[in-house]
Amino acid sequence: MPIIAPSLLSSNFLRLEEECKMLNESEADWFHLDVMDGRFVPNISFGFPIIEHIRKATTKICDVHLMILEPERYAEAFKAAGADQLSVHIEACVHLHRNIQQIKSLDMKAGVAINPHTPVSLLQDVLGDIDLVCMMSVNPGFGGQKFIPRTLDKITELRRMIDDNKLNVLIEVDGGVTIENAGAIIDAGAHALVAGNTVFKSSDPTKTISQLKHIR
Ligand SMILES: O=C(CO)[C@H](O)[C@H](O)COP(=O)(O)O
Ligand SMILES: [Fe+2]
Repeated sequence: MPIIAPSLLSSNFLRLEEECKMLNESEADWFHLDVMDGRFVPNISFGFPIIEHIRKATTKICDVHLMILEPERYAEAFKAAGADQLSVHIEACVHLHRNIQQIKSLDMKAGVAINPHTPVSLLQDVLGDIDLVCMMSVNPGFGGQKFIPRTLDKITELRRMIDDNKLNVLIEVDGGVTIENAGAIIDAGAHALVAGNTVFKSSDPTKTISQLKHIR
């Protein structure tokens, strides 16, 4: 069964406490929290105060996806806000290896996110150091976009790299995940599914989470 990580980006921020309660009582595994800086991506989402509140409202894993430049300036603050795992974009890091070591030294799981145009081969020299790859299946910045089909081949290629080297790295697929394409994404080799619009815009989010959880 896949790990299910609903993205709070598509939740109702006026009803955040109820949204967290719904996720707590659902089969969701992780809370996926999308942080955008208006520089790395053309959108601004939310930051520390929201994450602190969400942290207090759940004991589930807080999976923070940073779409920001210079993430090293804020890693400590995200740890303090309650992040359990922190993913930084390979395209935003000049010293990626150093960023990964920093995240691990703060006792968080370290993730690397890659954009749709970034080849998975660029992960080769850090794959042994990380816990998670956040594979973007849309261009980062907005929820509710269409899944880019080429991602399926990238997932399979990355899964082969991980398995061939007997590594313990999870592949999380982020963007445009639906009930219709989730099975193919898992079959391609993904371990975790992020779902924003599919969960929060559905008439029964709890049921939708269960459907994703039991897709394979
Ligand atoms: O990182 C993201 C956007 O940059 C979000 O996690 C992603 O878009 C999830 O939303 P949806 O499932 O609606 O595509
Ligand atoms: Fe995300």
